[in-house]
Amino acid sequence: VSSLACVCNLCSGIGLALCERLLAEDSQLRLCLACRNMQRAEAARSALLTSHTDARVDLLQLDVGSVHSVLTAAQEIQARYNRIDFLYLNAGIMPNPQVNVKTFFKGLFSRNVVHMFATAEGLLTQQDLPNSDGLQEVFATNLFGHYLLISELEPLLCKAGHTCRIVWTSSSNARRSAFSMDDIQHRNGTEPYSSSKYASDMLSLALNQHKNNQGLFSSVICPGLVMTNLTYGILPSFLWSLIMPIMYLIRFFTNTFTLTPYNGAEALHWLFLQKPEALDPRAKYHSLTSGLGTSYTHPRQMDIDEDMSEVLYSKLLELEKTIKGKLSERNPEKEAHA
Ligand SMILES: NC(=O)C1=CN([C@@H]2O[C@H](COP(=O)(O)OP(=O)(O)OC[C@H]3O[C@@H](n4cnc5c(N)ncnc54)[C@H](OP(=O)(O)O)[C@@H]3O)[C@@H](O)[C@H]2O)C=CC1
Ligand SMILES: CC(C)CCC[C@@H](C)[C@H]1CC[C@H]2C3=C(CC[C@]12C)[C@@]1(C)CCC(=O)[C@@H](C)[C@@H]1CC3
Repeated sequence: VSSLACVCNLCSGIGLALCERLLAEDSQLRLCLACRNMQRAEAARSALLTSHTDARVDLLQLDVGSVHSVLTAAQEIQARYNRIDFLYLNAGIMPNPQVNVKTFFKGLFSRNVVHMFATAEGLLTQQDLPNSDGLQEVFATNLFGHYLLISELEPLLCKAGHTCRIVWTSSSNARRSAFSMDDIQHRNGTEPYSSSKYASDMLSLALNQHKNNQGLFSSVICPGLVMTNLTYGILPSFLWSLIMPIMYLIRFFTNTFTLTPYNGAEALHWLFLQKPEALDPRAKYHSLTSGLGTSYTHPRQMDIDEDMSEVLYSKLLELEKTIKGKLSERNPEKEAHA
């Protein structure tokens, strides 16, 4: 029986490279591409079918940043499939990024220069706003939408006698000090991206604690610094073009500059080939690339603890109830028919 993998956000960047790599690994794999923009999804599907003519590639409309869209997509998935083997949670946004140029030049001449290039710690801030569900957009897209999808798909993911794998595209930019349990949506800070990625690391651990006995296994990866639409949004394109040769040079000092989406998808591909029971729930699996361009995967322990993960998990459950309650108040008829 061929496996079914569902990938969220594959129209470009790391998600699309992952799909290419998965189909090259297993031509029998059935892929479901979940994207918000169906035109781009069609284009991605055509590109995949050009190199893998016999592949089975389905499309699904999903805006992970919208509660309504997630609930509708989850219903559609349950109507279409009777199991999911891999669920890749890859959608991620970083709106209005600002580089702190002063900190960058200070860091350049400090002992922490390699760490700075690997994690961008203290370098990047973002401006975030509430969306139409009243949730902070970064939190909603990078974390809560994915959480809700898992929760809605639970009957499909946790089936007796079946193992399902969830893989989060996190980041080495995830940092404990950017996250506050009193403000899980990061309404009051300037590092919503870092906060949301740290939250996804903790949620993955909590999912393992709660669901491993039901056959669900969750892992997190960091793709390294990859040139995609997300990173092109950080600096003007002429500046990226100027510093590109320097980026390839920096790779001799930090293996985290994977740079191409293919290299960035290394850890996602590697995890596809592993037995879930052999993986460490506290490790983040990093895609790394050597100065000479060889890619490999390396696990690093995450700075997370079980108690905090547990509290976050219960806060997300609470928020899910509140949000669903509000939705049914708005659409009592729809709820009655659901
Ligand atoms: N690039 C990097 O250096 C790093 C990236 N990451 C993570 O990797 C993941 C993939 O990023 P990357 O490939 O770089 O990103 P890209 O910017 O190339 O791709 C972003 C994709 O996300 C989709 N997307 C955005 N918002 C939503 C939404 N609400 N619902 C559905 N799809 C959405 C976009 O769809 P549309 O086409 O409709 O806009 C687009 O296809 C992200 O989680 C990111 O945080 C982590 C570390 C480093
Ligand atoms: C001359 C310029 C002022 C040079 C600025 C360089 C920075 C723009 C980059 C240095 C480290 C980079 C980095 C990321 C973005 C671009 C930098 C800040 C990420 C935050 C991108 C998204 C991620 O998730 C991280 C893993 C990246 C870490 C490194």
